[in-house]
Amino acid sequence: MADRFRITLGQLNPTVGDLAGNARKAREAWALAKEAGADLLALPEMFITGYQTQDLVLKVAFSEDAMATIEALARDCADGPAIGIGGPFLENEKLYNAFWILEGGKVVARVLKHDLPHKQLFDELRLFDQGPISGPYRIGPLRIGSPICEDSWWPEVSETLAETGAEILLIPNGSPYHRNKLDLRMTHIVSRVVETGLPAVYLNSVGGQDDQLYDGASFVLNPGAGGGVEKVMQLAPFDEIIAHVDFIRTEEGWRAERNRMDHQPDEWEQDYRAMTEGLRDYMRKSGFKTALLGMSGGIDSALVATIAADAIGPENVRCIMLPSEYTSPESLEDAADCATRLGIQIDTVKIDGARGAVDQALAHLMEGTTPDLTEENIQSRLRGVMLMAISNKFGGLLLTTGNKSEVAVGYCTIYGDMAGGYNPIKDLYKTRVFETCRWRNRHHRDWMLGNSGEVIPQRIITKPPSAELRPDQKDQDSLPPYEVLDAILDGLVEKDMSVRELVAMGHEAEVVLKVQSLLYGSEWKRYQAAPGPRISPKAFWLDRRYPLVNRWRDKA
Ligand SMILES: Nc1ncnc2c1ncn2[C@@H]1O[C@H](COP(=O)(O)OP(=O)(O)OC[C@H]2O[C@@H]([n+]3cccc(C(=O)O)c3)[C@H](O)[C@@H]2O)[C@@H](O)[C@H]1O
Ligand SMILES: Nc1ncnc2c1ncn2[C@@H]1O[C@H](COP(=O)(O)OP(=O)(O)OP(=O)(O)O)[C@@H](O)[C@H]1O
Ligand SMILES: NC(=O)CC[C@H](N)C(=O)O
Repeated sequence: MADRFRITLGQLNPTVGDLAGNARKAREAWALAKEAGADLLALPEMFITGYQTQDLVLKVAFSEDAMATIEALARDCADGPAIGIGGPFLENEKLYNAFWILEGGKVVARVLKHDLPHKQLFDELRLFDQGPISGPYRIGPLRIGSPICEDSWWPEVSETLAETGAEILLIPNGSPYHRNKLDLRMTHIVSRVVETGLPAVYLNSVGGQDDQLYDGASFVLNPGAGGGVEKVMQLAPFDEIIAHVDFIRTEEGWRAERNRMDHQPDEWEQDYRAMTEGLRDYMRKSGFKTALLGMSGGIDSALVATIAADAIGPENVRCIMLPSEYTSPESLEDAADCATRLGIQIDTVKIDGARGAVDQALAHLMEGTTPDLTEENIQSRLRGVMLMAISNKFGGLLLTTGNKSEVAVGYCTIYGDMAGGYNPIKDLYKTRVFETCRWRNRHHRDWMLGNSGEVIPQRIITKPPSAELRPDQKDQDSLPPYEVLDAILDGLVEKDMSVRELVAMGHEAEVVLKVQSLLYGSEWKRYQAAPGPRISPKAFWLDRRYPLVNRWRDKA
């Protein structure tokens, strides 16, 4: 019996709904696996459909199409390595999240997912039926157990697989990114290896899907001496990678040979990469080639322009400065300086004429009222009108620029600066915006298509943030200092703390209550906001689903 078994890992980027395209990727990976003499090509969870499909998978015609595509793949790849590929399985009106095993032109096994994730952004209990714990399947000399993603976060499935004869664990995943997620995955999979005494191959997909990012970072663990665990392979995050891992039969059982150990970046680089890939993939997968944004000379639009340059190349980004009478000369200079450093075209479109026309058109209705936020917001909305006109005419995707602190408290104008299709910094608190700009000025990587060096001028980073919608306006006139605001939001949003707990931590009750009121009072605005890449475990959208109408307020 053979003492060596090669698995080709396809850390690849599927597109939701592109069954033919995903199958093509699978075929190409299989051809490489065959060339490398592999016994098995492994592809991630739900690879044939892309992940997450949300309710699309409930459409019977779609699931049937996906199953037929897998069966065709089996027929086309008869003569060579077996394939393990994720996809839906619909039988007797039950729908499963399954891992299909194809060999010799046929489907030879299906593993059904048992633990269906339903917290945070997941809804699998709503979408799928729970499968019974499936046993191992045999490919050549090896019995393989495949817990599917969430199955491997709990002991039961892996323990059962070990008890029923599995010799290794091969875990297909659709595990979405959040900051430092790899550490969390590692703790779970290390536990499974210790409990079962089996080596584990953790294979994750890459790429962006709506607001989610799949960061790959696949790895292989061997059980080590004395109940320990040894990492023998680590793939880079976010890159599409085909890699081969060899298992050899030893006296202790099958063990993976030492393999590549790709560098894992720190959390600032992880987040920056996630925001960049999120924008890049959203554009690519929805058919946009160019993007545009309003460039104010402020830090938020400077960072968004930088991310856009890195994602699609500066030549594909267009910045528009839309000055009003309140726009300072420094803002004009800073916007132009930043665009020049980034190598992005910047145009100017004045909004004062249009603003005068709107004022005049409304004059007979507004007579007797005093100017207030209404007039301020008209400026913001006119910018939205101009930017959307440029988007309509030239086909670019309009980017919005609200950071998580602003998005959390509704500090943005509906149909104004919120006009646009995608917001790369939606999940990045303002205090992190500053640090991210400093990080990007110091670092450049191969995957960044923008210029290296200090692309964001220091003055943009150090000046006090202002919306410049009235004379001498500063964000801090309306909001607590960002350090205080972000600390309170961290408690209320990220940690679900009570007002009392935040006050006990030393925050002023009045300030916490104000932030809470802004947070709950702006749910409706977030409902209408552009999507953006999820980089935290509590991103606005699927991780935190609050009612739009909500009279409850926590008391101090
Ligand atoms: N519950 C609800 N459900 C549905 N709609 C609701 C609503 N409550 C209010 N509304 C609607 O929303 C309107 C109020 O919201 P909105 O029009 O956005 O106006 P509002 O939130 O009052 O003002 C915009 C705020 O964003 C700030 N800001 C910061 C940074 C940049 C910019 C910028 O624009 O560049 C703006 C600006 O200084 C101001 O504090 C109401 O008049 C009403 O039409
Ligand atoms: N004069 C302007 N020209 C072009 N776009 C503008 C202008 N003023 C505002 N905007 C758009 O509206 C967005 C919201 O303004 P906001 O003041 O919140 O952000 P910022 O100016 O980028 O950063 P900061 O908050 O640090 O000043 C800007 O990011 C920009 O896209
Ligand atoms: N697709 C899944 O089952 C993912 C759930 C898993 N807990 C994760 O976030 O990685």
